[in-house]
This record gives sequence, C-alpha cells and structure tokens, in this order.
Amino acid sequence: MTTAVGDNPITVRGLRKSYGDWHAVRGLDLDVEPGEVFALLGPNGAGKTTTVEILEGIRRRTDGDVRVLGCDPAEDRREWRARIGVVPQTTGAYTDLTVREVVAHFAAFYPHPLPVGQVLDMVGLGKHAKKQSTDLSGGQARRLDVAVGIVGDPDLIFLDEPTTGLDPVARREAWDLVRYFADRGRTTVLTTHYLDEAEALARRAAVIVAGQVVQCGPIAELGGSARPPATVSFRIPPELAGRGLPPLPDGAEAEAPTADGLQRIHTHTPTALLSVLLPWAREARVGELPELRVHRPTLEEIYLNLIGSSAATEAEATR
Ligand SMILES: Nc1ncnc2c1ncn2[C@@H]1O[C@H](COP(=O)(O)OP(=O)(O)OP(=O)(O)O)[C@@H](O)[C@H]1O
Repeated sequence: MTTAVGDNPITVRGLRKSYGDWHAVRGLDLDVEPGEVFALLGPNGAGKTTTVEILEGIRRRTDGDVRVLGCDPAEDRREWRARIGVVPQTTGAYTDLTVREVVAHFAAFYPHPLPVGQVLDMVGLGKHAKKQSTDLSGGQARRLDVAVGIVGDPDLIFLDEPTTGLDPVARREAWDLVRYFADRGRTTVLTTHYLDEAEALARRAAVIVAGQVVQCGPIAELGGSARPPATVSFRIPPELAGRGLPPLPDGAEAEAPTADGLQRIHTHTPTALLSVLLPWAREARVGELPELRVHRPTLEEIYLNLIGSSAATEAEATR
C-alpha cells in the first residue's frame, strides 16, 4: 500500500471493493479537505454507499489506501469512531424507546455529546421528544436518524441521502443543520441524488460512475471542457426579420429560427455573443430584444452530460 499524504480528513488512493467477482469500486481516488461539505454524486449502483461504508469502517476494502482522520478505518479504533458521525441510507427502528431516549442512548457513546434537547430542536423533533420512536412518520424517523448521527458532535459527518423522504420544509431544515456543522469547521461528506442539494451545500463534488471517479472538483466547474454550452435566445422582432444574424463569435452556433420567430444560439461565451447581438439590434433601432434569455446549463444538465445516458452508464457498470 502507498502512503497517504497531507492532513486532509479523507484521503483515498486506488480503492477497490469486490463482492465475489463483481467489482463495485474500481480504483477510486478521493481527497476531502478540512471543513468542507463534499458531495458524492452518481447514478444508482455506482459504488457511493460501498465507498462511504469503507470510509466509515463498516465495510472492508479489497485493496487501496484509505486514511480517515489520520487512521485506517479498517482498524476501527474506539476514539476514532467517536469523532465520526454517520447517517446511513437506511437504519433500523429504535424499538421501545421514546425519541428523547433514543438520542440520549446514542449520546452516551460519545465523550463530548451535544445536549440532547438541542439536537432534537436542531432536527425539528423537539415537540415529539416524548413520542415512541416507532410511532414517527417516515420523514420524522429520518430526522431521528440524523439526530443520532450528529449527537456526538463529530469532526467528520457522513450523510447518505439524508433528505430522502423529507418534505420541502424539513429538507431546508436539514440543510441548515449541515451549514451549522460547516460553520463550526466540521467536515461533511454528503451523498445525494438531489443536485440542488449538492449545489446549495457543497463547494466540491466527486461524480462516481461504475466504481470510479469520473470527475472531481468545485461544483461550479463540474463538466470542465465537456460542459454543455449556454443558450442565448430571443424572439426576432419585425425590424430584424429577414436581416440575418451578425457574424458570431468563434464557437457560437445558431439554430435556424423557429416558425414563430424564436432564435436560439449556443455558445460557451454568452457575454461575447451579447456584445455582438446588442449593437446589431441597436442598428435596426431595436432597443429591447424581445424575450431575451441567457440559459446557462444547470448542474442537472451538466451531471447528465457527464454520466452519459443512463443506458450507457448501466452498460458500463455491468461490463
Ligand atoms: N453486499 C453486496 N453484495 C454484492 N453486491 C453488492 C453488495 N453491496 C452492494 N453491491 C453492489 O455493488 C454496486 C454498488 O452498490 P452501492 O450501494 O455502493 O451503490 P450506490 O452508488 O450507493 O447506489 P445508490 O445510489 O442506489 O444507493 C451495486 O451494483 C450493488 O448491487
């Protein structure tokens, strides 16, 4: 095994995990920096949970070098575990205990837990503290999972799809919780299928496809040179009808106008394009280009472009 470098809370090199002859994780590298919220994105079955469970010390790796808070998770030291908070994708029911008792029970495992009442308020379960945990709704039970994961005031938190099943208000509350820990300098690894969630919370992300990182970096830069272009569109006013477009900047591609006069132009440099279009309109005494829009690709479009069609991804994953 090679030696991990740096003081990052998570360093992974060449991680592999096989289940029998199925290679779920195939040489994965990852660096998570101190205090950041880092998102793991990728289609179903890509290997995200397997990777996260190896980092949490729950699952054994087949090969590769993994350091989490300076330790090899496979050693599973007690004091190391106390510094880690885990909200898994699915948890069992906490039988026969009230909500407060469940959280108090888990708090007792940690040397410096947060006050139970504070945690219940943070996850929006304060008014349900005396309720039997088995009587909670699906979304409330998910909040309890989150409470159990954070009560130890961990240095590093793993959240595996924490907001699945939550209503929109509860989702925003869960986001506030992530921000609370980020503000306290804690590090969070967030696995999510909600790209708006990744965009709202994380600065950097890794996109995992078929057990490998296909891209890793600041969310604002995901896609890189393969990023889909922006689209500038407007409705051609009568003054400009039939005049043809001005010479466009390099790389800009105009579609033929639609029958009802909508013009779309695709470009990676929308500002340069506008600096050509606006004088062109002004010359024809058009002060406002009707319905002028600049549509930049959303994270969802960039992501879908990155992972390719789900059929192609599936084919790759089953090769
Ligand atoms: N215990 C296991 N035995 C055999 N195969 C497994 C096991 N656990 C996971 N796998 C397989 O490994 C692959 C990766 O699964 P994993 O749960 O890590 O994916 P994921 O990216 O977390 O997916 P999702 O987004 O659906 O949660 C999948 O093909 C899955 O079927």
